[in-house]
Amino acid sequence: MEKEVSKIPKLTGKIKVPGDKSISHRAIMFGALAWGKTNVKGFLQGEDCLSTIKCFRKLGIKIEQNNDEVQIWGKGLKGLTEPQDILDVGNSGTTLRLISGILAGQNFLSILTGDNSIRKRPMARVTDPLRLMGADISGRENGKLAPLVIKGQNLKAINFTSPVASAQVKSAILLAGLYAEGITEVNEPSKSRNHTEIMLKSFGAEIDEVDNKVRIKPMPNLQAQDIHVPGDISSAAFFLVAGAIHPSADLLLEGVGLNPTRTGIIDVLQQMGANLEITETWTSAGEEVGNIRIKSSNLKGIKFGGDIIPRLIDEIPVIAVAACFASGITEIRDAEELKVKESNRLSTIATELTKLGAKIEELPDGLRIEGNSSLTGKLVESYHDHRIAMSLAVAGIMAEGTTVIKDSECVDISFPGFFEMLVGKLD
Ligand SMILES: O=C(O)C1=C[C@@H](OP(=O)(O)O)[C@@H](O)[C@H](O)C1
Ligand SMILES: C=C(OP(=O)(O)O)C(=O)O
Repeated sequence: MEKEVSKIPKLTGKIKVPGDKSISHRAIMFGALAWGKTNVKGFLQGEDCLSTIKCFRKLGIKIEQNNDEVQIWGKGLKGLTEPQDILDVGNSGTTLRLISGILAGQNFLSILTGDNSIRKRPMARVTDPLRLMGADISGRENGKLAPLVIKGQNLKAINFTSPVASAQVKSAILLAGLYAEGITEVNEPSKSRNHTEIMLKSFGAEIDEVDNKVRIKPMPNLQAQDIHVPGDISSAAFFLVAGAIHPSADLLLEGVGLNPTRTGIIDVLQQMGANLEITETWTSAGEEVGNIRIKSSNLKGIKFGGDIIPRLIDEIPVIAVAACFASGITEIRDAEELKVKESNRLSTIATELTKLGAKIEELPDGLRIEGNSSLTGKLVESYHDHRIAMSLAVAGIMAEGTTVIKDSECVDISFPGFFEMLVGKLD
């Protein structure tokens, strides 16, 4: 489906973005592994999280979903049953990598696959450490690519230093660690999002985090919990950037997750000079949450890289859009992980923004963007990548003429209702 976006006079009002994708996946998974009924509110009804529900239903778990409320009747750590069919994770890397850690410790066989994009994404980063724990996993190119076949085994703990800062890798190993003999330890080069650690602790797991190191003990059982999922800061990011670059904007984003491992976008926008304020904060199930006000801003280009990258990994395409409207140069480094997301996001965002008239150069590990651009609407590709489609829509409300985004339905992966919300703010 093609979506047309054009300039808007004003961007004002209150916004409540849908639930956090990372937390919604984990609520389903950990609820399935706990004893008793887990109630989830604010669940993200995006296709990725619906894929997680489908997989756990195939693993024998009763799950009822009504809009953003979900009930999961968990059957304990050993309560999953052998699926009668292939588990399809759709477009979701988080589902595939985290579920692999869980399935490695079961006493049955599972086969996992996903869409065209998922079957190109690197899986050795989880299959290698899981094999070190004793997992029996095969897959295309010797387990580097899905489909994967996992034959559950008795696992042993490992002390693993991950070459990449990835919450999916860390979480897969920690989940396998729940089933392993001994204490499992994961070290990573920079700290990635810690939703697994926070939520597993609330389910009763013995897990401790010190800087970039996490340790987990095997457990006999986890206890069901009530979980209120905060708004997804990665979805809020599109409105934060839109508000900052639009000349007549004043938006209040309510109930957004502000876990410090996710707030790199706020740090970067503030460094760029954004008129951004956190107006209220509170805590829900160990996660920081708050309201954010963003107003029209005069942004300036900045350079960033290193430890901040995992804290804003999914926001880089829309930060590139912000950089087009800043004064001066923005340089983003150490972001090679973007090459192995739903699309190669360094090249897809650079290619499509260039079509609109942006001055953007792809670097081996990032992007260099010259600001003060004037963009003109064109036909652009989303590459079926939700974050590329939404970033181009934000560029589209600032461009002269009409921007037409191809395969725009992919926004449903993480943000159903995105265009309606954006259009609802257009008056
Ligand atoms: O654990 C998670 O929920 C996620 C971790 C990140 O991926 P990596 O672990 O591959 O960096 C992120 O890009 C993805 O959107 C969600
Ligand atoms: C990379 C993403 O998700 P996943 O890895 O779960 O497909 C994303 O949502 O931007």
